[in-house]
Amino acid sequence: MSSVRSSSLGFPRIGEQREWKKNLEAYWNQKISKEDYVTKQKALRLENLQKQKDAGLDLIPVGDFTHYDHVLDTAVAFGLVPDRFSYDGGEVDLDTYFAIARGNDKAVAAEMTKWFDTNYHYIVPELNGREPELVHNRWLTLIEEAKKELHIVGKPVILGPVTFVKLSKQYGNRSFVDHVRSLLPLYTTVLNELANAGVEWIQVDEPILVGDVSDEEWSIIEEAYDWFAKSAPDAKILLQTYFEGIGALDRATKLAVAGLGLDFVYSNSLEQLKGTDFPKDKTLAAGLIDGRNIWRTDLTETHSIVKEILTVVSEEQLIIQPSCSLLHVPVTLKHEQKLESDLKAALSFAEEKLTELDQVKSVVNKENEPERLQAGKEAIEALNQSASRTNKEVREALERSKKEDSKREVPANKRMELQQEVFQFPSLPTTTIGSFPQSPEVRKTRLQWRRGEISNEAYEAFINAEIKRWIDIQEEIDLDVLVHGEFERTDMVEFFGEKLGGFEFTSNGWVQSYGSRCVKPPIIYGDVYFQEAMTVKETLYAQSLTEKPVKGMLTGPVTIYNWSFPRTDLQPGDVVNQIALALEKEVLALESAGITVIQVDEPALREGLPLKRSKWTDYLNQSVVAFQLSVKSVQPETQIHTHMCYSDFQDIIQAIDGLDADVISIEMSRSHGELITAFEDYTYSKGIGLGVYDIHSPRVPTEEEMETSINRALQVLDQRIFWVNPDCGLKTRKEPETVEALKAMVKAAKNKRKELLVK
Ligand SMILES: Nc1nc2c(c(=O)[nH]1)N[C@@H](CNc1ccc(C(=O)N[C@@H](CCC(=O)N[C@@H](CCC(=O)N[C@@H](CCC(=O)O)C(=O)O)C(=O)O)C(=O)O)cc1)CN2
Ligand code: MET
Ligand SMILES: [Zn+2]
Repeated sequence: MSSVRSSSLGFPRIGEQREWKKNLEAYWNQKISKEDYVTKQKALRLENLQKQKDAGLDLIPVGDFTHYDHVLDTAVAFGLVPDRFSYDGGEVDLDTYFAIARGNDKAVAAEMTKWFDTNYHYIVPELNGREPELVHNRWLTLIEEAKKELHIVGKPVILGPVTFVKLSKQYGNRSFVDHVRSLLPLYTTVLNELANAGVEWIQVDEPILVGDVSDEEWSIIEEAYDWFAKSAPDAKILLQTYFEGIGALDRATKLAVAGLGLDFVYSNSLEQLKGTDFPKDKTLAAGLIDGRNIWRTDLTETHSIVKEILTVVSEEQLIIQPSCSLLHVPVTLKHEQKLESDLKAALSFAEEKLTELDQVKSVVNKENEPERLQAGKEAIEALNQSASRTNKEVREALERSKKEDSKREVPANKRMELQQEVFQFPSLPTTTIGSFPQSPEVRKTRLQWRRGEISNEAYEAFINAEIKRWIDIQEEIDLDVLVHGEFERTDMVEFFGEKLGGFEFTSNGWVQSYGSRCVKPPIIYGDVYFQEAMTVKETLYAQSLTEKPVKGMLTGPVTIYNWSFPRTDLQPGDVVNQIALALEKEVLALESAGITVIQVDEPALREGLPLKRSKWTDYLNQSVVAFQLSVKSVQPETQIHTHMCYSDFQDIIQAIDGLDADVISIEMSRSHGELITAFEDYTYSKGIGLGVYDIHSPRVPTEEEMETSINRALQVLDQRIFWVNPDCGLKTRKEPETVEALKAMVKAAKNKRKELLVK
């Protein structure tokens, strides 16, 4: 009897207790040897595979595990190492690999940016250097390892050539299409070697297909997969997409591949499929379990969807799977002891998602009764009925806000005059983005406090001492607008999640953000409301120590939403505005306590931009309104700052302007200055700081380098609006390098000020 099979697109790398991160950092800090490191990561890699096997998966993804990032893995497999890393062929060694990702004393790191609309960041390949060649078929190595060690015939997961080139930069003299063509023979070798090694399916990811695909892109996709069909006829390619639907599904079904993977959770793929003549000789891999949010699935509904899909394709044509790689959700619920039971019952992390998948599969294949699928539905219904889901006051305030104007009353240019009278800043004022190093001592003390090993008073005294030390350091460096340093915060979103009503937080729900860095996104499960002042105490303490303004520091509504796991029973816009209204109360609390500069960070605004352009306007309008709501009631003299990082901003400059913040700081150095061009044809007239140094690298930039950045910015921005600041917060840096870099930054600003006076 034929049956439906199950598959998955990727598994979290980090391990149940973030072993992956610990191994990496131990190696980087020279606490363990290279052999030791490699052995430990291998154990984790195999454990992850074993878990997926035990969960009953028919097709187990292999090759998604990495030492840092899967896009970088693809680049180095093809020997695409930027020239500045002095590499001359052969398999790229681990230390060169890490140098590309993190920079070293000789060379700056490669750019890092958002992976589609997620909080995962990849390393951007640079294509203007060497000719690509296949220097290591890493997929083959990993497939052989899985076979040898665990008797698993895995499904290799490969980033496809068109998406790979599209995510790269610095094309040099070659066009986009020619870069893809130069890679095709190399991919062919990879595919043939894998087919010869006996793998059945090969998953080739082309997620760019879910965006706005140009004619040129479609043609090269068609050309590439035609090429593979001819040059690697034994390779059974499953062309995988995720995060959205494919606009031109008809066209995609005609590609020369054996299978097509579609996301049924974040798109209307089901409707589209019903309107398509899906070929009888192709496999459909249907993404049915939400791979990027943590809610349990109503499997009765999934079952009905499968039944509908089976009216279009046959059972042997169908594979069921999560909607995307499980990289974006935490590993397991089993260590969550503190969650309220109604909530916990309605959650599902990576391991649980695979169990859910196996349950639907067994019912679809008639090995189990459909009653088996009731539990998830009941858990979600119980959560929906819990009192915490709705708060009448919040709902009323939300409705009122929809009828009011969200903008500040006094226009920006007028506010700028009023503010300059109050603050009397020098030209090119200097500031930082908010956080200072979260030293091991800070983290350790917080852990002790959380475990009840030290008292609230002792913890508070420790945080205050740290604030004071850093206010002194900032005074000494002579920055113009100071910050308290965010020492009391674990993470900028988790912190507010813990303090606002309507959020829950996990003990161990870590998700990789970039490299070894992880985040613990809070869960938005009820209506969001302000409970008590969240940041006033630390900010006021810092302000009491200095005559200079201390910036209040809040995370904005869009970022809190995008970096949390949101409830799905309300419209996103309503949830974001609930957060905005709660934050407004904090903004006003800071202002009435005498804080005159307040920064509301929106680093995630760009990343949440929908993958299809047709959805941009709604998203951007909604985001702008939410931001405005959170700050609209302050006095015109109160200076509102905002901050953004990690993305391409060219596309959204207008929306950024629309936020109507008095000052914005944007990351620029990590992206090697490309943002500048956006201001060549857009007149920006509010305060703006384009980051003058990359904060992700331990490397300390020189005064001259920063002066160069300032000069470059002043070619397109008026000196009267320009601020000097680093790319982003400094929490991941160590103290000595931070102090040194900031000293150099302030010197660079002062040199430039002098020069401007002379002119
Ligand atoms: N949510 C979010 N997304 C973001 C960013 C961000 O800041 N927040 N920034 C951008 C880049 N992403 C980043 C993501 C994470 C980190 C980061 O530093 N993460 C920390 C974890 C932060 C944290 O919550 N730390 C806890 C400590 C938890 C911990 O590890 N405790 C140790 C013990 C502590 C010790 O002894 O060292 C343990 O339990 O074993 C705390 O400070 O309290 C890390 O991975 O190291 C930085 C940037 C984009 N996306
Ligand atoms: N205020 C925050 C910080 O300095 C902004 C970070 S944006 C990822 O860490
Ligand atoms: Zn930032």
